Amino acid sequence: SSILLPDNFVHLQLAGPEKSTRHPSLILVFSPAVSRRCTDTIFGAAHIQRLSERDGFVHRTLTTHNMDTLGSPPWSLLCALGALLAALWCAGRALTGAWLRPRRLARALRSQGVSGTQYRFPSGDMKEYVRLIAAACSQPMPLSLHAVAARAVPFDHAIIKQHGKVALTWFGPEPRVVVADPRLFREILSNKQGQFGKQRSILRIERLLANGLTTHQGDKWVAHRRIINHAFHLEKLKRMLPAFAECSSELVRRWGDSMGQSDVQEIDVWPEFQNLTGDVISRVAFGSSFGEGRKIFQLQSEQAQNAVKMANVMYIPGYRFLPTKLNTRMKANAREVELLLKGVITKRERAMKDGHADNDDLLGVMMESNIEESQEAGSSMPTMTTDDIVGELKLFYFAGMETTAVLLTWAMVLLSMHPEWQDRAREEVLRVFGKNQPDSEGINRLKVVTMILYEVLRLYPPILLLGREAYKETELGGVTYPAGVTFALPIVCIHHDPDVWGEDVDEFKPERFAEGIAGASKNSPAFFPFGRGPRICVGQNFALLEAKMGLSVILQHFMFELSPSYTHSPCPVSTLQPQHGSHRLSSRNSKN
Ligand code: HEM
Repeated sequence: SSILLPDNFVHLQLAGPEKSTRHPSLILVFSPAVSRRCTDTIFGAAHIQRLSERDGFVHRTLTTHNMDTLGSPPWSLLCALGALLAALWCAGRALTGAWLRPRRLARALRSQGVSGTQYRFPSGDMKEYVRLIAAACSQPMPLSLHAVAARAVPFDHAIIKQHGKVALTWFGPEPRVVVADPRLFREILSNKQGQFGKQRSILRIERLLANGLTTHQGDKWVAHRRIINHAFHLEKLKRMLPAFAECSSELVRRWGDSMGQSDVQEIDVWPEFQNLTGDVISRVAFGSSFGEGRKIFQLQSEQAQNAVKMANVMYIPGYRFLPTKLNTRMKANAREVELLLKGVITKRERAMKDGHADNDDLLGVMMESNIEESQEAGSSMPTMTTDDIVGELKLFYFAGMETTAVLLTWAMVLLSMHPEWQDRAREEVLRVFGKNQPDSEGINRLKVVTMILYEVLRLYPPILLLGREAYKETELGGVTYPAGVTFALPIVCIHHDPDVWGEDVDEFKPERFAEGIAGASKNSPAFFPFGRGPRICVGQNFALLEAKMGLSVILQHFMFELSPSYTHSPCPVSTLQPQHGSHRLSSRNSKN
């Protein structure tokens, strides 16, 4: 057979099998002029078997294992057709995803009585969401005002006001239902039928930072959660108390040194508390390997800042694989953290084998529980691999550092705004401990300090909002939601709801917790700073112990008040933070 080729290609003949080979051969015939310019690259040098010149024509005999290399017209045509079909398919999917599906979902939810915003192609409510956050944080709040929900989650706050406690909104073409009804909130988080999982899109970002408990699902999560629950059990945490005390004492020593001979000193407590909680987690996690822990902490802090930058460009497909400066730095950091952590773990494993490991730190307790757990399951292999332990340790930094630092920061701000409560807390601390180092027995007896911390967590919850996704079609509050709908659970709105807490909801009144958490609200329980259900914060005892220890030691040594330069401007970053981070508090040596 022969096929006409375009332009200078005269013609091409397909011949039967050559005698000398088992493969069908192809004889190509070119015009003399073309043949010399026709380089082997056109067909691939590997295919050329023989060149001969006959009758002024060059005969190239090729064995063609792969006819595709020829790129003959029918193939090009098929490819073009294929590309066209693929493009049409993509366009169809895009149209369905960004236009038809949102409209169908909106109709289905509205017909069941869920009201909310109209879907706007293609970004939904994103623009309004960003605009409202920028507007909310553009002005500081009056001092002593604690109505922070409208600043912290301005979009969700406005939507709830307008559409009620279950409202439909749109993140791009994705339906996002805001739920601020405490009963439904509890139902979603308790996840009895396993239908509500973590939001898949968020999990992808979280995994960039640390692949641990928060990102695990299913059996892996169950196994890890059991081991980590052991590590964070109150009895185990008692063994770590000296490390908490050591870090807090170091902090007040530093503050005292910076005051020198003067009575009053302005101290920027927000970065101070970030350092404190970083030190605590390094020391409590690694015990004697504290030095390596500190280096890891510094690298992880940098990773967190980079991740925020990364989140801004995540939507560009494939961006995170490009060799940009940011990506390269993040990868190098991740490698270094991993190496450091593996080094610490290997050292500990060796010490455990030799029987002289000091296992009073988080790493030690976790490794012990890991072995116990696998023995109970009758397996010779540990449940968590070294990589798993690396992931969990990385996560402890992200999950535990900033959250506890903001809790301590707002606690000092509120105790400065309400000096009568500062006095009551100091009286209690001095009554229980005098000037001695706080111990676990005494910390358990701190009633006023506990009430204060709960009230701070209610008014200024470090985590403002939780996200969940319906993994399958599900019924909630009489509405059927299709799989894929996401739910935004604004903790801060429930904590500032007058229907739940009474008309004095935005006032600082630690006494509402005098009878514990259950008696504090009308619709009980409605206090969710640590979440709820199976995913409730595994580190809540750790955080409260750390905050009680830190606050007690500070109250033992200092009195504090707000600096005249302080502006009250709580703002949502990854947690609820003081926007003008360098806000200062005047500290004065306690007279006691
Ligand atoms: C005041 C301090 C803290 C607050 C307000 C806080 C808040 C929370 C919240 C709301 C959740 C639930 C997330 C969800 O359901 O999607 C959570 C989970 C978690 N927290 Fe905390 N946290 C604090 C301190 C800590 C500390 C100190 C650690 C560890 C050192 C920690 C480790 C974790 C972990 C590992 C999870 C995931 C639990 C799971 O998915 O099973 N947190 N935290």
